Amino acid sequence: MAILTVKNLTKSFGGLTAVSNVNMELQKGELVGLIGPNGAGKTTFFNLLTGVYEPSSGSVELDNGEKAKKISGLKPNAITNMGVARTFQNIRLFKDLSVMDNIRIAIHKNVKYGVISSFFRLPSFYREEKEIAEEAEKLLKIFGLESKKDELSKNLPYGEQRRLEIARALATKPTVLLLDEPAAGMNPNETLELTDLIEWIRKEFKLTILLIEHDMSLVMKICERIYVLDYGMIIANGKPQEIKSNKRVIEAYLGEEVS
Ligand SMILES: Nc1ncnc2c1ncn2[C@@H]1O[C@H](COP(=O)(O)OP(=O)(O)OP(=O)(O)O)[C@@H](O)[C@H]1O
Repeated sequence: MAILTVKNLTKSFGGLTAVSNVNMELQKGELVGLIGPNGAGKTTFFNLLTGVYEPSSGSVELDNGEKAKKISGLKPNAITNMGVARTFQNIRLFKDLSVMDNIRIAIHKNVKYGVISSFFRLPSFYREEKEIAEEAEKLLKIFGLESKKDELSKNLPYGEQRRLEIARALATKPTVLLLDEPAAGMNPNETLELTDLIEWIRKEFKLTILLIEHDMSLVMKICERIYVLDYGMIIANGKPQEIKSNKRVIEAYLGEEVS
């Protein structure tokens, strides 16, 4: 079953068409890569999926099992609430908040307090707060950040900030997770650990994952399918082995190694 269906998606900025007539289907539970040379339109595509930009034309539909709903054109918050979460190429944490509070805020978005119970601090309010704290700690543990929970997020080393951003995205309870260059700036060891972690959370949280990544070792190791974007257009879609030897893909990278 396709959980995300993209039809003829296009985004133009003045005379430049950054995303051009893109079609894509993500099946429930798939882990799919989106690759392409610099400036190919990958991040713009994510911005269209998450409501940062409105498409010039085309549509995005999300089907969580009940009925497909159009999400293109909705505000980012609405799309997150429907189950699509993301991370950013340039990390966007709440830098002056603690690690724990970064997660807590994301969980809060999913909790509907009664106004009365929170205003009067009724027992149900404290019960919910306790549950949120427990859930946040569980996530921090998975991401190896439990000992850092009281630190300001801006003080974490780079690799840990990247992990925290993924944990925060998971705290919104997504069905579809979009990762924009999760391994950017990581050393080979951190990248290897992250690769395993992504595969693990996919199964554990029953996610469908689409990831943009320049690190081909990560992409080739965990992606079941790969889409290749070049000048805003999908030029190939297939299994890692097919993509590696695809002539158009090799040409698009102009000698950049796809290994
Ligand atoms: N807000 C904008 N206004 C004008 N042009 C934009 C805007 N956002 C992106 N572009 C242009 O659209 C094209 C695609 O950019 P995009 O950032 O989506 O590529 P990318 O594949 O993510 O690149 P990279 O791998 O370097 O991150 C580029 O030519 C870029 O300059």
